[in-house]
Amino acid sequence: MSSDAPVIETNGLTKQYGDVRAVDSLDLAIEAGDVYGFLGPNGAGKSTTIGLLLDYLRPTAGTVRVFGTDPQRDPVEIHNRTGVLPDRFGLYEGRSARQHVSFVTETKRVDDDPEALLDRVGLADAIDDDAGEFSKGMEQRLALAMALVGDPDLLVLDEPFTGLDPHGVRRVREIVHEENERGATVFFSSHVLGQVELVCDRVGVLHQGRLVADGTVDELRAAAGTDDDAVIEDVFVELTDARIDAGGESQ
Ligand SMILES: Nc1ncnc2c1ncn2[C@@H]1O[C@H](COP(=O)(O)OP(=O)(O)OP(=O)(O)O)[C@@H](O)[C@H]1O
Repeated sequence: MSSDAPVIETNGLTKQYGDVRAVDSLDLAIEAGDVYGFLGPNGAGKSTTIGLLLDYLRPTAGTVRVFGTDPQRDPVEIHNRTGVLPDRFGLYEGRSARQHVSFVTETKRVDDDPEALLDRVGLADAIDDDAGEFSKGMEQRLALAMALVGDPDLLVLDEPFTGLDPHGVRRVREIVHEENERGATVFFSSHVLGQVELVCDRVGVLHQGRLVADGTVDELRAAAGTDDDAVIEDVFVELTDARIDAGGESQ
């Protein structure tokens, strides 16, 4: 990939499930060093898009490039350079947090210290505890530690704030900043709109599979016709409500 090519690029990306067009003609360009927030109501197509970026799913039409590579042609190259926090993940009962992180360091063939990573996500006191008995928030922290293994060039985080207490939310925000300072590009989906405003350079709003806005939070305010001091929740509701009122679904 040339240095100025986008880290993530989609053109006309479409995924159809029967009658449902989960992702509809999506054009995205996420540049190196961006922290990009991918927002949308429930069922908008965010997780499907992430699945298409990582070759967990195959598109019905359109193209995807990650680091200039087609995920269908070389998923391993992409996975080696990407840390992923999926929307659904399973942990192994009877295995400790340390064992989970060690599994990823071994798979990625890196020598990161599991203790340091678990400390970073606030699990220092639970390093050798059975991950099968973790609370939702602890599971989320562990999955984030696993995503951070190997200092990935790209972090793809699907709803990273889910299940976290305020300390956890702040920790994730700090980690996103730190990773970005290190040089990582960050792409994350979220419903926690206040947090998005605090961490993102750019935001895309997806609605019924289509990108209805893409830009800085200020640009989105202008597109939505909301006041300069409108919080991002107002902007989001304005951008997605117009379409819901026009006959789309609302959840
Ligand atoms: N395997 C599947 N088979 C059929 N329909 C699916 C499948 N996966 C997703 N969909 C549909 O595609 C649409 C987009 O779903 P997706 O999970 O990508 O949305 P999302 O924006 O991530 O939602 P949420 O915020 O609720 O997680 C929804 O209408 C969903 O019902």
